[in-house]
This record gives sequence, structure tokens and C-alpha cells, in this order.
Amino acid sequence: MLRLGSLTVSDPTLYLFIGLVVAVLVIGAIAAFVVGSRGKALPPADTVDRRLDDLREHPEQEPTPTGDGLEPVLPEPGEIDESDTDNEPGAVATAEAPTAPELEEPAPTAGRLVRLRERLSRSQSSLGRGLLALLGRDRLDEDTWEEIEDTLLAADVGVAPTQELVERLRTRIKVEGVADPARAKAILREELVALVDPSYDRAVAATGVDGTPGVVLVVGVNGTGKTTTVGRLARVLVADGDTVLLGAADTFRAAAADQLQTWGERVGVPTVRGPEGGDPASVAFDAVKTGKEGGYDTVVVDTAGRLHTKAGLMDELGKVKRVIEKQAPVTEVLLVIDATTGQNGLTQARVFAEVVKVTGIVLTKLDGTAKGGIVIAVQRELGVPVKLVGLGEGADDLAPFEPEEFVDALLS
Ligand SMILES: Nc1nc2c(ncn2[C@@H]2O[C@H](COP(=O)(O)OP(=O)(O)OP(=O)(O)O)[C@@H](O)[C@H]2O)c(=O)[nH]1
Repeated sequence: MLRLGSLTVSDPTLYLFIGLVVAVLVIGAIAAFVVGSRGKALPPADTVDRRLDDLREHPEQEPTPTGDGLEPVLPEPGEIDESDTDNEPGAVATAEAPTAPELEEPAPTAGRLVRLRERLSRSQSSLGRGLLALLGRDRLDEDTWEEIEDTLLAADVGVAPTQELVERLRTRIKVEGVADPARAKAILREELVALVDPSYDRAVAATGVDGTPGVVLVVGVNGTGKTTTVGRLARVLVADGDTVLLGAADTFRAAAADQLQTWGERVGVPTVRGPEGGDPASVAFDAVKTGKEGGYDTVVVDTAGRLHTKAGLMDELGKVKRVIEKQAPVTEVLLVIDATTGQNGLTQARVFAEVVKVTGIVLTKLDGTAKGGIVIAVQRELGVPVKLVGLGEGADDLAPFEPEEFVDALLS
């Protein structure tokens, strides 16, 4: 018998009571343990499957000991197997990749060329400045005209266009009896605009026919800014409201496809790529096929531009164009030329024009030269218009070419 205050409990009842309390405590402890271990976040089933697949594919990888031992072991960036599906022919690298950056909104294309004026006017040796100083002299004698000619030649305008321009300036200034520098400048402007030729259609033919996408093939020597141009062109087209797909047919340079994919991802444009060193034509084919099936407005295809032999280049670009045209007509062939390479650029232009029918020129790095005359020379050389110009290293530094804006920039 136990006495608790005024309560008296008999022995058997006390033992029963203690037994019940112990049982409740034991059951409670077991329940807490079970619930606790269930409550730990398990990786989702697909993560586990992925991990198992990973281990099957890379048995050499030791499972990394982590908290519960079930977290996925993901390869480090450098360990990613180059032969994974992203690099198989025709693999589409979409912008939904987990690492895809936030989408950028490309700047509108109108008025971009105005920036050229700012850049050229910083240059002390600009073509326009030199010409205006000469034309502003009191007496335009033979020596001065020769200097004008030399200035134009030094600015890469080319021999024939230079002679034409000088002839026309001489005649007009004589006939009109021009003494006023402002009038001389106006005449120079008119004649330069005429030489650049405003009558060309400079729109990039990016629209397809009969429900197929427009196909823009971008060619040129490596290092001229070809891949950059493809990326920037995608932004221009996106800014204009088009749906765009990129084809990384420059399989020669290891990083070119990555570079292109990054450009695309920034504006939500997918890239079709193939294995490094693979057949460029097969990537181009897959890109246009994917573009056609996916209902894209435009497919822009980057190509490799090794200047090995002309025959090799001809074979490669010829094949690329032929296989693309099994899917859809190529609507534009843009030749990329580095404006800073002068005569070299013209030589390249000649070679490419013999290999493929170029329909438009992109002059990159115009910001890096005071010799804007290359615009005139290269158009003359190929008989096709400059359609786009590169004005810097920025993402939206590719401008639609406009003759009047360009001449105004030269003369500012
Ligand atoms: N200043 C300036 N730099 C440019 C312009 N366009 C391209 N570049 C730079 O030129 C360099 C070469 O450009 P890429 O696009 O890699 O050249 P690529 O012709 O594709 O060369 P590969 O990929 O080797 O075939 C890069 O550093 C670009 O940023 C431009 O208009 N102005």
C-alpha cells in the first residue's frame, strides 16, 4: 500500500499504472524515430535514377559521401563527357538549359549607325576630315587634287572609284565655281553617297518562301568576326520579331559552337550543333531540317572559313549549300570581311565570291579603322552591297548599313 497525500493506492494498481506509463513512453519513442527518419528529404526518384545512370556510365566515380549518401554526384563542368547528346549531329541545344542566363532584350536596330559617327569622329585621321581640309584650301591646284587622290587611296577607296570621285569633284567644283567650303562639303557628301550607291537593296533576305525558313549562310575567313556576326544577327532578327535557329557548321574550331550557343542562349535562340571536327554539311542540313520542321522564320548557319586551298573551300561551302538546298533555298549568303585588313580583305572577298554566290557583305571592325573607304572598294569588287557593319565588341554593335548615315559619319 502506497500513500500519496490523501490518496491511497494499492500495490497491484500502482504497478499497472507504472507499466502503462512505460509502455506509452516506449511507443512514443519508436513513433518519433520512424517519423523522423521519413521526414528527411530524399532525393526525387529521377535524381536517384540519374545518379544510378551516372554510376553505371562512370563506374570509376566513387560515390561522394554526403549527409544521407543519396545525393546525386554531378560531374564538374570540365568533366562533362564531350560525346554526350548535346554534341551529337543535329543535337539542338535549347535555351532552357539549367545554366541558361536570363533572356536579354536586344536593342532596336534603327539608328545604330549613328554610333559610327561618334566612333569615327574620335579618330584624328578620318577620311572625311582629311578631304575637307584639302577641299577647304583657297586654291585647288594640281598638287591639292593629287593629295585628295592620295587621301582616298590611303583610305582604301580603291583606284577606280578614287579616280571617278576626283573627276566628278573637279568638274563640279569648276563648273559651279565653288569657293565656299560649306558648298564644297555638300558636293563631296553628294558624290560620296553616289559612290556608296543608295540604290542597292540592303535588307538581309531572312524570310523563306513556301513555308520554309529563310536560310542565311555566313561565310568568311576565320577571325574576321564571323561567329560574332551570326550571334549578333540572331539578335537583330529577334529584335525584329523573328523566330531564329542557329546552325553551328563551323566544326573546325573547337570553341565556335559553344560561342554560338552562348550567343543564342542570351536571346532564347536554340543552336543545332555537331561533333567537333564533324561534317559541316551534315550540321547545316540538320539545322535547316530542324528549322523547317519547327516552323522557324530564319536559320542562320555559321561556317568554317579556313583559307586552305580554293578547291577545298569550294568543296566545303559548295557541299554545305547543296545539302541545305535539299531542305530549303539559301536566301542570303553573307560574306564577313574585317575592315581593318584593307587589301587583304579584298583578296579574301575575291576568293569567296568565286566559290559561292555572295549576296551581301558584312564589314566588321569598322570602329577599328579610320579608312571607311573599304565599303566602296569591296562593293565595287563584288558588285554586291554592304548590308551590315560591325561597330564594336558589344552585343548590339552590328548595324544595318545606310549610305547617307555612313557618309555623314565619315564627314563629321
Ligand atoms: N572592335 C570590333 N571587334 C569585333 C567586331 N566584330 C567582331 N569582333 C571581334 O573579333 C574577334 C573575332 O571574332 P569571331 O567571331 O570569333 O571570329 P570568327 O570569324 O568567327 O573566327 P573563328 O571563330 O575563328 O572562325 C572577337 O574578339 C570579336 O569580339 C567589331 O565590329 N568590332
